[in-house]
Amino acid sequence: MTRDALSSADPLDVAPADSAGIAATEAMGIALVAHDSCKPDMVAWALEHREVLAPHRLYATGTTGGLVADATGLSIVRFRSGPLGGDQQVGARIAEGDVDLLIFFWDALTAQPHEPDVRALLRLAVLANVPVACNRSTADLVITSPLLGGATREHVDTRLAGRVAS
Ligand SMILES: O=C(CO)COP(=O)(O)O
Repeated sequence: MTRDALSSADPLDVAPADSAGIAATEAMGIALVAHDSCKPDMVAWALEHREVLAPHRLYATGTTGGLVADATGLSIVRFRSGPLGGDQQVGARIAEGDVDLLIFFWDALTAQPHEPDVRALLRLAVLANVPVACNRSTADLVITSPLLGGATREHVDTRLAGRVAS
């Protein structure tokens, strides 16, 4: 099923995704974020896993989302650019429980003007027990994991529920 075919349907009413290891029976929220030097890597990764990503709800910071959408044709909910609040918007989706996986290729060599936002995004992902992949090899492992969408989803839900209740 293509992403376009899903756009008018219930986003959670999706058939099992693919043969690449994802055992999800419902769409997951996957957020894509990449700093400038890492954007070519993100585009290449998204192209490589295009069919895996297609059935899911995809979110991205502005520039990353534009580049990935142009290269892959995938439908992506694009937030503001990271330095203009996009990282915080992705973080808000994590806090709402909408994100099951964060692919965040951050630049390990260059200081970012919005470093507090980057840190806040990573903090929320860790707090909610959302799997986070910060480089391509980890992203490859995570996106092909049989745990994705099953066990990870339960952990996310449990963790968030516990936080809300306390
Ligand atoms: O800055 C970013 C993440 O911190 C990414 O933002 P863009 O995708 O808009 O470049």
